Amino acid sequence: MLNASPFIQAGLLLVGYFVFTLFCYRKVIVTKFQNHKQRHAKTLIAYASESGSGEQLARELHVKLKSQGDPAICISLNQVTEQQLKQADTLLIIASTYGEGEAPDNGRHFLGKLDTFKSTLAHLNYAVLALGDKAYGQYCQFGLMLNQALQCKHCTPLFKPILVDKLDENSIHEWYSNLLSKGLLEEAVPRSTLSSTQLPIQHFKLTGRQQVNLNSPGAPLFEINLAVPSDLTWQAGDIARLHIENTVREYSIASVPQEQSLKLLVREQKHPTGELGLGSGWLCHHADLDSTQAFSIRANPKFNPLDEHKKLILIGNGSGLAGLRGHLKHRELKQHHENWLLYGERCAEHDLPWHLELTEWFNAKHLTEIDLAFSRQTADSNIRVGRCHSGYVQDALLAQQAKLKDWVNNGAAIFICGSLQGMAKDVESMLLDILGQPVLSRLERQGLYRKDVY
Ligand SMILES: Cc1cc2nc3c(=O)[nH]c(=O)nc-3n(C[C@H](O)[C@H](O)[C@H](O)COP(=O)(O)O)c2cc1C
Repeated sequence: MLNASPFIQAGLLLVGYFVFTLFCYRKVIVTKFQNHKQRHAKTLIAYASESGSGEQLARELHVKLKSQGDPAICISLNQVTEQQLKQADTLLIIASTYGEGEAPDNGRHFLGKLDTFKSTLAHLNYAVLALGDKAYGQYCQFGLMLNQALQCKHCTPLFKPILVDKLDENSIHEWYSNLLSKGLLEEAVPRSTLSSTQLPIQHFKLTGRQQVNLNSPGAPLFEINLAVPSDLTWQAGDIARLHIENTVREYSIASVPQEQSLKLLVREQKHPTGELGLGSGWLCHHADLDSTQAFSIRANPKFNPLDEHKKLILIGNGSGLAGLRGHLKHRELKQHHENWLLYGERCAEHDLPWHLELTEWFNAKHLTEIDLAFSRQTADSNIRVGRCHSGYVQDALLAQQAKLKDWVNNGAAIFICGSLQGMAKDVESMLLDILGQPVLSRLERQGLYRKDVY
C-alpha cells in the first residue's frame, strides 16, 4: 500500500511556497493591478485650476470615487489625451476662469487639442463644475466654453454646468448631489464636510505701512507689514487673503515665516469715480496702525520653491516684486545664491521698492545679475543697481537673450510674478521667441517654469 503522507507533505510545502511567493511579490502584484485599472479607468476627473481650489475639489472627488471602488483617474485638463477620452465613459471637469474669461494655465491647451481629436466622443457623458467670481465680467466663462465645446463633440451632459461664485458651498453641494442622483457617487456628501475649501481666518496686527514709490508717475505702492504668531508657517510664493466686508482680496506674500512679519506690496487701486479700491484703500489708507486685520493664508503650490538647488531667474513687474522677494529671502536662508532678477517699472528715480536690500544682495552676490527695465526711462537715469534698460521687462530679456539661454541650458528655473496683461503675456511670448516652444514646454513639464500672475 502506498503511504500518502510524503505526498501530503510535498503538497503542503508547495502551497506554502506559493503563499510565501505571493506575500513577497504583493507590492508588485498590487501595483500591476492598479496600473491595469488606471489604463481602463472609466471615469476621468480633469481639473483646470490656477490657485488650487479647483484642483483640491477634484482630488477630493477622486478620493471619494476611489473609496467606493471606482478606478477613476484625476489629471489636469492639459494632460487629457484623445485615447483617454475614447476609453472613458464619464468626464467630470472642475475648471476655474482666469484673466478675462480665460483658462487657467493647466487647462489652456485643452480646447485647441479637442478641436484636433478625430474620434467622435458621442459615447462620453460629462459634467462641468465651473468656478468663478461674479465680480468679473466673464463669469465662469472657461467652464461654459468647455461645456459648449463638449456638446459640439456630441458628448452628453449629465446635468447643466454648475456655476460657483467665490467657492459658494451651496453650489458645491449641488454638484455632489447631482453626482449622487446620477449614480456616480454612492453616498451623499454632507454639507458640513465641505468646509475644507474654507481657510481658517486669523487676526494679524498692522505694524507698518510705507509708500515705497514717492513721486512716481504710477499709482502709489505701499509696503504693508503685519505681525504674525511665531508658529504660523507658509512657503515662499503663498498668498495672503484679506477678509473684508464679506469679500476677499489676495496679495502675494513678500516675506518668509522666519521674519515673523507678513510683508505685502499693495498697489493703491482707484475706481473711475475716484473712490479707493476696497482692499487697497483699507490697507494703504484707512486701517489704523496697530489694529488687527482678518487674514487667511492660501497655499500656492504652483509658485512654491523648488525642492532642489537650481539657478533661478526671477521676472516681474510692479507689485509682483513681492512674490519674487519671498523667493529671494527663502533662497538667502537656504544659501542658494545663483539668482537673476529682471524687474520692470516706470521710472528709475522713484520706482525701485526695496532697492537697499536688492543692492545688498547684489553686493553680497546673492543676486548675481539684476536687469531693470523702466518704461519712462530718461536718457541718463540715476540707476542705483544692476543693468538698466529703457522699455519693458521683455525688452530686458531680449537684450540678455544669450545669457538667458545660457542659464536655462545650465538648469535654471524661471519664476514670473506680476500682472498678466501688463507683463506676463509679453514676457511669455518673448521667452517663446528666445527659447522656443519645446524648451518652454519642457521647463513647464519639469516644474521649472512657475507663474503667479494676476
Ligand atoms: C486674476 C484673476 C482673474 C479672474 N478672472 C475671472 C473671470 O474672468 N471670470 C470669473 O468668473 N472668475 C474669475 N476669477 C475668479 C476665479 O475663477 C475664482 O477665484 C476661482 O474660485 C479660482 O479657482 P482656482 O483656485 O481653482 O483657480 C479670477 C480670479 C483672479 C485672481
